Amino acid sequence: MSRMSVELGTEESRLAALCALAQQTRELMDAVALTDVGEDDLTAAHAALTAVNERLRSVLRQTPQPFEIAPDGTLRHLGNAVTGGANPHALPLLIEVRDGGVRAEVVFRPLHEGPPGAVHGGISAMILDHLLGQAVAAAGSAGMTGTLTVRYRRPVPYGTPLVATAEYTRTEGRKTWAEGRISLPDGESLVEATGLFITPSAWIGA
Ligand SMILES: CCCCC/C=C\C/C=C\C/C=C\C/C=C\CCCC(=O)SCCNC(=O)CCNC(=O)[C@H](O)C(C)(C)COP(=O)(O)OP(=O)(O)OC[C@H]1O[C@@H](n2cnc3c(N)ncnc32)[C@H](O)[C@@H]1OP(=O)(O)O
Repeated sequence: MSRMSVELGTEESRLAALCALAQQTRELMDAVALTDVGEDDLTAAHAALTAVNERLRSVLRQTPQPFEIAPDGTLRHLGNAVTGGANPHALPLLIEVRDGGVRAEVVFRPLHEGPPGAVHGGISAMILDHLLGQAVAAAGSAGMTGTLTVRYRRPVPYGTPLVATAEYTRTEGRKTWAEGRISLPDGESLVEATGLFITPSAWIGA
């Protein structure tokens, strides 16, 4: 084994530990959102978390984990707010690229509540924004969101397996459009979105 692959393995194992910590943090956030323990337990948990917080903050990066090529050759972004395994805010969404589009299974959690008993509309929009962006990237026209139009057809439940899909629709110069939706497993559409993505002039030196 080369020296480089040993170092890579070491960094990969640290990143795996970071992702495990992020997952534990998600479960902690779920527990905070739902806990009904008494004040003594809340105070004790606060003290324990203060100690953990201080330990983690003793060495801080300036930005989340970056876009990078993983050892298996795929592009990954562990710091991303939707897909990043190292970002506690991320679900994280596991996106499958397939002919003509992208697909992800998603289970929202009580933590994502907006209206009572349903998912916050901004959370649904964020998921669709990302999925549409991934669809245009998969079609070879990666860009930043210019506009996102969302139609909320039915309240989105949490705690239920749902399916999110998106497809590239068309390109004109640096502008690319995509559409997507979040649906029940039987195909009933709950939220639909269309979006315009623009490849920044800075990315292509235009
Ligand atoms: C975030 C992705 C990073 C990707 C990194 C690299 C590789 C990618 C690989 C994989 C990526 C995978 C997944 C991506 C996943 C998720 C996507 C989430 C995306 C976001 O969450 S992203 C955050 C929200 N997003 C912004 O933060 C944008 C802020 N903004 C700007 O950064 C600039 O504003 C920009 C770049 C949009 C344009 O700037 P620019 O200088 O390149 O172009 P310019 O202004 O000349 O406009 C050219 C023509 O677009 C028209 N135009 C411009 N803006 C418009 C708008 N908003 N609506 C309608 N039309 C618009 C003009 O009217 C003109 O039209 P015309 O040619 O017809 O006159």
